[in-house]
Amino acid sequence: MIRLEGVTKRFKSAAGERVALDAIDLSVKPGQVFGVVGRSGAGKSTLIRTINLLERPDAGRVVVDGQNMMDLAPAELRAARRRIGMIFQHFNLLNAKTIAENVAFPLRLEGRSGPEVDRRVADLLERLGLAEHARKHPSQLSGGQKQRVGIARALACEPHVLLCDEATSALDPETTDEILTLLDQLNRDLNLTVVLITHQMEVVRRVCDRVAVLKDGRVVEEGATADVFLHPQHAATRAMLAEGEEAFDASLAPAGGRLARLTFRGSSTYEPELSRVARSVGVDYSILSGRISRIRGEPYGQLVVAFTGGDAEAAVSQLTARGVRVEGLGEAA
Ligand SMILES: Nc1ncnc2c1ncn2[C@@H]1O[C@H](COP(=O)(O)OP(=O)(O)OP(=O)(O)O)[C@@H](O)[C@H]1O
Repeated sequence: MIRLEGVTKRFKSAAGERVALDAIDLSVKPGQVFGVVGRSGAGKSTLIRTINLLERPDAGRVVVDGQNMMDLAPAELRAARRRIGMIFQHFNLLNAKTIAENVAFPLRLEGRSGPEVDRRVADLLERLGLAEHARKHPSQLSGGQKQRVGIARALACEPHVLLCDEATSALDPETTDEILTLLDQLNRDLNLTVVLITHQMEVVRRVCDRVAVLKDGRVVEEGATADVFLHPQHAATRAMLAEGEEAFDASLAPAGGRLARLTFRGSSTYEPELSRVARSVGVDYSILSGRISRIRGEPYGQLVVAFTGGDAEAAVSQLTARGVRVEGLGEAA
């Protein structure tokens, strides 16, 4: 439903030309929540803005719902954009208008008026828990409430796609959680396709089905969120995931121990597979680092262990046979 093919964008400035997007290929399926992560300057904002052509690529194709956005005449482009909602880091609300007027705004731009608009606005405010704030102005609301108004406005024209430009970056962790839960619900209830850009890996972990990692205007890694998080292939992805995590210290491992990273997914996360296998083959293990969490709702556990005092090979093959992914990390010095 969304396909970027060879999308390239250059910016010229006094300092010279800068390639913000370098032949990007991406494909987002209907109903997916697709995340694009990257550091500052990677090209995330430029990328998301090419989807509704707020930023027109210098080369490539942007196909949404089978239409090449680049081929549309101005009136057609305006109509296509109404089917693509967008929310922003700083909400971009009209401060002089009430909450209800903000939500009604895109409907009025579409030429709609009267009770139909009032009904639609009331429905949206109700759905987003904002009914009691209809007559207030944005300055009277908290950040999370303002973002909910942004979402209500983005949904006014019943879009198929919602673009989220760092939508939670200005919010505290609790409010971020609330907005992510809401996006998750809207994705499921309305089968809304969501594309979000963020520099927060936690956001991707919580809500995205797939993720692309952007670096210097290129996609360096792309895949199902769980695969990318548990088995990152590119150094840029590993570096972003390692932030805030303590790396395991191999020097603490017992000398001669066989180091391995074990990944448990789904229900096996909570099974005592490791101790069963260790008992059955007669090895000992020390846990050097560990984490149990969820990716897009699916539980996973990842442990780095050192096997000692027995047949580590047999332990690895039994764990593998039980569906645990084992990556050898060498021998402790
Ligand atoms: N309008 C513009 N004029 C000139 N250069 C631009 C413009 N917009 C973006 N750039 C440059 O393009 C590159 C990508 O910028 P972009 O804002 O897309 O990155 P980003 O990943 O969203 O970063 P951030 O998280 O800091 O917003 C940067 O080098 C930026 O300076």
